[in-house]
Amino acid sequence: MAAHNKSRVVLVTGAARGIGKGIALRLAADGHDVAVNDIDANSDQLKAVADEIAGLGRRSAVAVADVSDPDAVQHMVDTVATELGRLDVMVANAGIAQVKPLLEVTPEEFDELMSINLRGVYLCYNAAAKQMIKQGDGGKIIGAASIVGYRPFPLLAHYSASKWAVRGLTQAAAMEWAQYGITVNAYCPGIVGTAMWDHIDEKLAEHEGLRKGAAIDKYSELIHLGRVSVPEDVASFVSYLASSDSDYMTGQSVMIDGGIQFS
Ligand SMILES: NC(=O)C1=CN([C@@H]2O[C@H](COP(=O)(O)OP(=O)(O)OC[C@H]3O[C@@H](n4cnc5c(N)ncnc54)[C@H](O)[C@@H]3O)[C@@H](O)[C@H]2O)C=CC1
Ligand SMILES: CC(=O)C(C)=O
Repeated sequence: MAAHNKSRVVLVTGAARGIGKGIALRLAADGHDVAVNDIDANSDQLKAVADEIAGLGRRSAVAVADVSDPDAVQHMVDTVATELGRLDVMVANAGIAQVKPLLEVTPEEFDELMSINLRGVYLCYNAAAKQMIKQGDGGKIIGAASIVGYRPFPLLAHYSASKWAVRGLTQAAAMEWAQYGITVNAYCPGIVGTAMWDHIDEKLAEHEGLRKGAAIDKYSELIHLGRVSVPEDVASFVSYLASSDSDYMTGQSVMIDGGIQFS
């Protein structure tokens, strides 16, 4: 590791699989100690990720918590600070998708999605910032937005709105916490081949009368670089956001989408 990229203590939420797992393993390979979070239902997969981190020679901790629960989020951050000594980088990655025409989205579904994708990010940002302010030497807070936080996809209205809100929260937090040496940025993936896109593909196919796999094929035609993304594409960018190389960047939500959306 280059001298200016010191080893940090990182926490990644939603890290049992997909993009979160990719980020956790990349940051461990970068030389950081990485705590991982997910919900109870995925705790076996989560422990396997922690074992992989240990296999890379880094310390890890497992913090099972629902990011929409304020007490659980506070306990998660306290656990990481106790087990790994501090918290330098928070990656608020956990999220869910629901695919429906806006006219059919119920208030309960709207609240459920926002409780994880927006409230969960707000809770993780705040708990991490308080811990970093207590430590007194800054930190890096990183959130999961999406290209649909710039331009919604059809049938992903409230999901898109949640990611749009993450961009706003990221800008506001960056303004308020710069005085503490904390930078706040977000990544905006495009179409990443994870369980989330398997679900989106299945639901889009139902709504649009397509065969399984046809929706992801259709949306993939938008990708100028010509292939669906993998978690490692996103993790490479998060590696930069977690490193000292990004010290002069804050409040940004950056597209890492193979060239779908051009701002
Ligand atoms: N897959 C894609 O194409 C894109 C994904 N994103 C965002 O990237 C992030 C990761 O997405 P994927 O890895 O694709 O999804 P995924 O569904 O494969 O993984 C998400 C993980 O978050 C966990 N999670 C869900 N609710 C949680 C909660 N309340 N508390 C703690 N953990 C929870 C899940 O158990 C799962 O392990 C999400 O925020 C998603 O919205 C953004 C743009 C594109
Ligand atoms: C899941 C998601 O955010 C996209 C853009 O597909």
